[in-house]
Amino acid sequence: MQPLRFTGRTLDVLDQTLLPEQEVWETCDTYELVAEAIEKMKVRGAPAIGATAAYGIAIGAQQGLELSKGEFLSYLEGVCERLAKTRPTAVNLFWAIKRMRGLIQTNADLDVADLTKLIIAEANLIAEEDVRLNKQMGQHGLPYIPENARILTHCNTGSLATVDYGTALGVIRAAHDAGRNVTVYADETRPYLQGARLTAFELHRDNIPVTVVTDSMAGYLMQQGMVDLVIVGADRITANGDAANKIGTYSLAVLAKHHGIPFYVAAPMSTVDYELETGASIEIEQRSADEVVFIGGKRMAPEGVSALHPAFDVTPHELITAIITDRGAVESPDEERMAKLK
Ligand SMILES: CSC[C@@H](O)[C@@H](O)C(=O)COP(=O)(O)O
Repeated sequence: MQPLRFTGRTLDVLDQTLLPEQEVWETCDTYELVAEAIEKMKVRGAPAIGATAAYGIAIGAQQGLELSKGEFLSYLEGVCERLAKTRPTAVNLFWAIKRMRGLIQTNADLDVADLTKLIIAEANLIAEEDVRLNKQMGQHGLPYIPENARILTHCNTGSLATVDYGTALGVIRAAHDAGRNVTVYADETRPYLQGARLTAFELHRDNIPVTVVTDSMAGYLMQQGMVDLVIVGADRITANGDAANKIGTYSLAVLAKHHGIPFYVAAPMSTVDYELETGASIEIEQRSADEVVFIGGKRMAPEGVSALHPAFDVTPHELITAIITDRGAVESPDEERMAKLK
């Protein structure tokens, strides 16, 4: 199930805030609506956010077709700036915008209509590449998924978080497609419940055995010998192999280390940010406390009590058994080994 449909004029986004109860497609015919879809997490997941932003620039270009060349270029810069302000942690967003800006600068001598055609083609290319690279990542991940593996995962890293196929779920999907018997424990992933709502939805639909657990059950499952490996995605991996991912990932990595269980991170190279040396420099998105306090519209904590909502945490590279990318896997990642992937 793909989360995006580019029609040539609009970007239709499957509203993930409504899944699994309702499958509602929202039509974005302006770059503003695309930016809002990212901000409101109608579309989410690092690679999907990157592709959506690229399409946002393509739609923005189409909105500006009547402008003079000079006006068009400065207007496009404003479109890029708006999209860059939507969410701070997933580097794929900035990677996609940088790639689109590069294309615009290199072809700035073209007329507005021809430049717009190139922009649309580049957005389509980013989307196509994502699917291809995810499948490649799946193949690189296969050696780490043994037959009968019982796998714990966090958040949603599947088709819904990418253009298709997925990152960590892509590796699981590749193992399933290769005929391996795998079963998945999906952390519900409080507070946004990407695991319970989206991962369970995707895997169930694809007939990959899935069992939902609360985040707090992970230690128990590991202690009982019920988990063979953990695999998660990432929103940003720094030059030394530290990985930011959905809040709760770090706790899983610590638990996995304690129990001697391998802990894998699967992400495309567009998630690797070589400009940041360590995870300490990653900006962690702070979201509304209401998302913690309310569940399904019902208040769970007394009125007036404060709540925190950091949306991501950083897992230090020492806790990661291997980072699996579309270019191959890096075991025991550190700065030197990560640099070899460049
Ligand atoms: C392929 S997805 C990797 C990550 O983006 C994913 O694990 C995650 O943390 C998504 O967070 P979200 O806040 O739902 O966008």
